[in-house]
Amino acid sequence: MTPAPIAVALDAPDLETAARWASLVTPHVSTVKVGLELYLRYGPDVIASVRGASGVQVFLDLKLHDIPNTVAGATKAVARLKPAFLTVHAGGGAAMIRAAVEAAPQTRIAAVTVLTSLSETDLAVIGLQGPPQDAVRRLAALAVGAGAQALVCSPMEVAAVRAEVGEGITLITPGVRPAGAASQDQARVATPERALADGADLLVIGRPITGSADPGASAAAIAAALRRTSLSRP
Ligand SMILES: O=c1ccn([C@@H]2O[C@H](COP(=O)(O)O)[C@@H](O)[C@H]2O)c(=O)[nH]1
Repeated sequence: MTPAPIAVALDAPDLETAARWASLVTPHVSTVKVGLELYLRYGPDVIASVRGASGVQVFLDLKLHDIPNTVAGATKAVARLKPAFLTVHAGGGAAMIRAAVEAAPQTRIAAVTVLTSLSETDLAVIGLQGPPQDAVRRLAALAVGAGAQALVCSPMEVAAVRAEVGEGITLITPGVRPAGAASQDQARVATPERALADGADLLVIGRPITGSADPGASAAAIAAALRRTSLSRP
């Protein structure tokens, strides 16, 4: 069976736990995601540990955000690990995004538009008035114009982003919660089924899977639900 378009966020306290989660979920999902917690604690070796024998696709979520020269250097440094995706913050501007794209021709640079943990009220406090969708669309267009091949947005905006950037750009959505699951620190959330139906290509799901008693079974259940949804679509 084809693995579901899910990136499981391996936000684990230690490498053994992350590698165990990765081996439990990889029969069911296409991707595992390494973020700041794991990478800053263990460094580049973490990639081989979670990739394991399965060779699953790795998404390196470092959210780089600095001047273009520094981001280019950092991108080159991690490109040798061959992640399928590397994140940068779209708010770093066009020159910074372009620097990352040019530094890693084999890696898809994914620009994070507006963090899914931020609500409309949070955005107003940092000077971004109006619906989050407005800022997300603006940053999405800027990032694609600068060469980003993928975008990170909330599932609540994914349809609007797709309309803005068209086909051919990979849309990645964190802030995904199965029906009834707690949103925790995520502010802009939707279900996996909704995210996929609205045009997401890859769903990032962490704690609803890794915080469950059986991460393998939870990943399999979400993957099966997504399969049913796509089969029922005309
Ligand atoms: O806007 C963003 C960008 C990245 N993330 C990351 O995704 C996962 C989500 O984990 P959950 O446990 O499913 O909430 C996490 O690693 C974040 O760093 C995001 O949530 N929002």
